[in-house]
Amino acid sequence: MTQAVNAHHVTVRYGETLALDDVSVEIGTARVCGLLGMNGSGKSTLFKALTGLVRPDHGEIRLLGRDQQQARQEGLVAYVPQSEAVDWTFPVTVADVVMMGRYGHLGFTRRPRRADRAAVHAALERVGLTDLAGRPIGELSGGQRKRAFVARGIAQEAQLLFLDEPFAGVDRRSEATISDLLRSLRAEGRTIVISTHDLSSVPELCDEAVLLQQRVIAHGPVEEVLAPANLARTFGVETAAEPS
Ligand SMILES: Nc1ncnc2c1ncn2[C@@H]1O[C@H](COP(=O)(O)OP(=O)(O)OP(=O)(O)O)[C@@H](O)[C@H]1O
Repeated sequence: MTQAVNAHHVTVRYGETLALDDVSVEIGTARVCGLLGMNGSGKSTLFKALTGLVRPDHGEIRLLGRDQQQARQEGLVAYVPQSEAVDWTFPVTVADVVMMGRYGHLGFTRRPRRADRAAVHAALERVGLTDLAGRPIGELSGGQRKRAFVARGIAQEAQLLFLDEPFAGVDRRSEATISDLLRSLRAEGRTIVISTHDLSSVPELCDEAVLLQQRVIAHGPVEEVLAPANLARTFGVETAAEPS
């Protein structure tokens, strides 16, 4: 069976800093996988390596049974960055952000066609942002911004979505809305990988989890990965309470 993520022996250094040390991860399709680890444990770096934004010093990556580059060119992979990594003063509307997901689909004129507008419309409806389509993205709440970026991935028709800290800075209601949305994407056969340092969101949403601390500490069913011994090793705590 095709795996959504097939990463082997991935090592990433930023100068003197070893961010990822020989990380190997395989994730099946139609799963929600939680990537867990403390601040600085390498979660964002792993996402960037998997999505081609950072070039590993070493390692092999295949996505959805394809060469990583090929999967990206086919528009099968979407990345929703951490909120801090986005310039929210950039003057674009919510609909503009979602239309960015269609760039790979636009014809040689680069002008959106009816099908592109329909895809944007459908994606906005799916995430419940139709009424805010014309608003500048910077005026949205944290949870709404996340949903706008997920809509971009939906409009792109991505089959593998990486969400960096999707629940950071969002209230419980938005968290529930985003979780429901991710479940419905999974039900369509898409694979979602979320990074988080907030363990409370993991048991309910995720089918599996990866515990990262430069290396993979544990990977498997959530309850096994969240076993006290693993948490103590990674977070230095004995319980599943929020670690940071
Ligand atoms: N562009 C960069 N240049 C130099 N060092 C970096 C860079 N990006 C990350 N690092 C370092 O690499 C390590 C891993 O960082 P990374 O952002 O991947 O961790 P993270 O688990 O996503 O953390 P957080 O939860 O705080 O976002 C950290 O020590 C960080 O300081």
